[in-house]
Amino acid sequence: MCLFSKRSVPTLLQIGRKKCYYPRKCLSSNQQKVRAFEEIPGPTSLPLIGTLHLYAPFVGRYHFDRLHQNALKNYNLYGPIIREEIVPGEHIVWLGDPDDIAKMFHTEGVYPHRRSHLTLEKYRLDRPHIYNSGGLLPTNGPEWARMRKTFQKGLSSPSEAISFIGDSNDIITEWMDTRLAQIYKDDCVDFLPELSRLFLELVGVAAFDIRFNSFTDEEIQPDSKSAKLIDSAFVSNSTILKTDNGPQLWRKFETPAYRRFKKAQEFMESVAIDLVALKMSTFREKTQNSPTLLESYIANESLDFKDIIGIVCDFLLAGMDTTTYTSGFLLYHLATNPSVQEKLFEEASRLLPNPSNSVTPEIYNDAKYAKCVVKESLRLRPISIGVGRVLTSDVVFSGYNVPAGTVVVTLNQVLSRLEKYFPEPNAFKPERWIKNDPLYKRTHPYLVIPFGHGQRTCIARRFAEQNMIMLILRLARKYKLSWSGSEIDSKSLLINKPDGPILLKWEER
Ligand code: HEM
Repeated sequence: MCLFSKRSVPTLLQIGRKKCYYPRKCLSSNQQKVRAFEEIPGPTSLPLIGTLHLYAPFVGRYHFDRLHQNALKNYNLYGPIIREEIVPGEHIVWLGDPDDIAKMFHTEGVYPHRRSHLTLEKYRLDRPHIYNSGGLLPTNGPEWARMRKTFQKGLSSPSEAISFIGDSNDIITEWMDTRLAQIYKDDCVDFLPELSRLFLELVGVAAFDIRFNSFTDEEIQPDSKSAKLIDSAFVSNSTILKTDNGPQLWRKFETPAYRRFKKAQEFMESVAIDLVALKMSTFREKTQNSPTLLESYIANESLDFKDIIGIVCDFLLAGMDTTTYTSGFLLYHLATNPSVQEKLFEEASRLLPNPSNSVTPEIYNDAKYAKCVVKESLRLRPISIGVGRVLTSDVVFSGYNVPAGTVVVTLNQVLSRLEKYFPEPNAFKPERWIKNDPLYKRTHPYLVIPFGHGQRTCIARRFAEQNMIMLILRLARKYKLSWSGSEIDSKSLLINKPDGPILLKWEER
């Protein structure tokens, strides 16, 4: 059975009791003398410019848009813990030992602190007439906990995610019958924009209870509302990494990157305001149907209009590109691994006797191989280099003291491709997640955590997984895929994007 459906990471309680996933190793490291923070190895930082010179175009050994390649170089050069000072005075500690990663989550406390989406926070705090806070993504502390507790109701658990299955089915069917049917014969079409339309609809119906109709001829046009929304999410996500790192001049004046970000956010926000206001004006609390997610937010007296605008924009920002890019990688892996595709087809044919059948909750629960296919794709192509936290207390990692307030980032994208953890690490083998399969090997639970972990884990993990699993079941049932592009790697924006077009050949079965 696949580990995917289970809670594959020990609970904080278990970790707390054992203190460490490999207790013997921790015992010996506890007995060693703790070394100073300054002794952590890493690239040399120069006065005034930190390690920025190492990122210089053409001559630098690192590239801001290839974080996984930089991280692998550092891991090989310096070992499993690395200290880097990209901007003088601002340290990042990279964690490449899974026991240290477990410890990072174990010590994160009741308010896990993440330092990200800084421009989003500024943008929203500058507009108190529209937002109550920076929103879920950048906010920390008790205000984050208040929002998280409220907004995850109706979305986060597997049983709550199942409530979206009917809408998701309808949208996937419509996408296959319209967009896919129109373009599948042309193997020169990049599939990524088509996936963006699909995931705009899937996220949109969950966040706003409406369809953007982005598969229609009208909405395909570049100046349509849906095209502009997709673009706004892309522009925002791709400026955030640059503005989060570096000297943050945007705090003093509007840099070109901040201006692009602001314009994109203004558009997203205007759509959100219109749609939520419309929903509120027609909302009747007592209906016979069970409330949708948005209705439950509107009915919740602890939330106001401004809270809701913040969260629906967060969903668009965090939900569309993540699932689009992950599905792009997923289709790439399927198209380049015909034997995996055949096994998936066998499962899909058993579960969906007719290609036009819908995926029901029972079928979804039974789609064991499809779940392992998604998990394996996320091992090879996680959405980010790892998970970041700001330490809320001093912690000893790999024998070094790391003080409270330091930004630490895990190196899961590197670790999940190391031979010492995964035999044939670059091969796409969903069987490695199937218990009783000869390829199955028990792995450290903190090596593959594409949705993060702990209380701050992705709020929509189950919903996202469900949509991707449904999509590949439906596609594999109807089509045989092959790859007509060149090899792809990932490019680090805020999240990892395929660095080339998703070019597929589709053959109807
Ligand atoms: C393949 C799809 C996705 C992946 C791999 C993914 C991954 C992640 C990761 C790694 C985090 C940070 C977790 C942590 O810090 O421990 C996160 C947070 C978040 N994700 Fe996702 N995500 C995906 C899809 C979605 C979707 C579809 C939505 C919304 C509809 C969403 C909304 C969010 C939000 C709002 C947060 C911030 C949660 C918080 O700080 O409390 N994500 N996601």
